[in-house]
Amino acid sequence: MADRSQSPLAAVRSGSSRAWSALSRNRLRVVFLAVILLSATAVASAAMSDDLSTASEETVPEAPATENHTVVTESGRAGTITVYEPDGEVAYYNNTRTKYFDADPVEGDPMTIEYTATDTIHSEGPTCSDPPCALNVIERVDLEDENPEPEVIYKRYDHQETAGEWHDADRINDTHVVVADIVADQVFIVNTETEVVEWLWDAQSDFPVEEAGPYPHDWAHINDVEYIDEGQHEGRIMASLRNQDQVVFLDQEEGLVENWTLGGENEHDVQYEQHNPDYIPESQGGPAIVVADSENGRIQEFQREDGEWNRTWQWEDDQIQWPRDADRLPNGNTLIADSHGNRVMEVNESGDVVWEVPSTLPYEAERLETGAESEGGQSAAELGLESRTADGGDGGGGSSGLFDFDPLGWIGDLIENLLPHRIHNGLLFASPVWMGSSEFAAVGIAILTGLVWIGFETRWKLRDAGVRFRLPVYRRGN
Ligand SMILES: O=[N+]([O-])c1ccc(OS(=O)(=O)O)cc1
Repeated sequence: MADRSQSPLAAVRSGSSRAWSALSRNRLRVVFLAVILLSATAVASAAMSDDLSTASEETVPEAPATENHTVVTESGRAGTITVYEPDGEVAYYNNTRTKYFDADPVEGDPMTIEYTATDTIHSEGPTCSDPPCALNVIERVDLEDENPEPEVIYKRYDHQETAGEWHDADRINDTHVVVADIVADQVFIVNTETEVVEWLWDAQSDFPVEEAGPYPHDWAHINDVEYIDEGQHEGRIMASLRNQDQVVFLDQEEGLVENWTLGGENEHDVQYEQHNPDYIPESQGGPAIVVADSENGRIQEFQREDGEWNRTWQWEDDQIQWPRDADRLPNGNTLIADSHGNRVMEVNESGDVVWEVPSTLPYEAERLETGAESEGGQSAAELGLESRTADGGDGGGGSSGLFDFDPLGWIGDLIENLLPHRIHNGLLFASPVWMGSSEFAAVGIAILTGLVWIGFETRWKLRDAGVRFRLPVYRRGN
């Protein structure tokens, strides 16, 4: 029916404005759809072009040749332990356990390794179902056996799975090991033959539960222990409290050794949620500590001078992201597990990468014939190591030239620089290995575009139904 109240001119005007509005709506819809499709294409092509996988022995990448055997463990996306021959071929691979953590050669028998690993238990064991719990093990494998089979040296069920692992154990002698117990926030020495725990330090003795991580779920996160067998700290234990940002020295008689602690709660310019500190004794140019400063994305070393810890070396490049292990080798090089940089690499005394193997989420790397961790290495001060700092937070996604400008990489780098390190690393930890800053930017753009689109469609629907919104503040006469 014709609208008799409208003049013919007004009718033509309103008809053409409706047609114009429909056209501009459709144009906007095409733009929204194109942005979402472009973002999806960028993500899909990253997923298809990255074939890095350690999920099976067949897919583990080979390494370049080097002088000795190398062990790489992973926990997270895949739980794996891989041993490389000096020629770079895979000598041993296992992914039976859910997660693998610190691995060390056995003293005097470098082709036998011991490591900590965790199984996520859903239906077996003491009432493990929902939420699941964990079985923590210390295992040993003789790599020279024809069919190397892990042997469980010591094990314990724990009632929680998240932050329920043992990330490190260090052998003291043939019968005793010291264990970093994340679940209980304790360090204990156990006789693995009698299974009697003979010494125990509880972090609550020296640190308030009101600070650091959430108590009781993941308070101190003690992720590393080292028994010191020579020098002024002989018989003491060095332990890493990740969530307190501190490395402490423990005396078996006296407890926490005052004034030797490296770092402080939230003193993130010293170190930020560190992993795998190694003690270098006086006989090798110490006392020094080489440590993966994980959330700051660098490896660093501190030297004990005049009663304090002074930074004497640091190493970082544009790719390094959440490193979790660094060992000083007898040749002066440093072996690094760069967890979100997806690589294990060795840097020489000038700071150049001289050996590198890809890995989806390495936790720890060991050169078997060079002693446990940094046992055979000299301090940075003794070696006169050159520090290396990154040029900028490129993160691999940006570009330098005008013509190869990569907008997604640029936005990704911007997001990476704006996000707190912990959030960014948490996102990387939870996502597939091919997700980097550019892919996060693409997903973010697609989600944002989708939300704006939904907003527009809702507005159009309401407007068509005659519903109008007005700002709560407006000019009179409007
Ligand atoms: O695999 N996990 O369950 C796991 C890995 C790493 C981790 O954090 S880390 O800082 O101790 O490496 C916590 C849990």
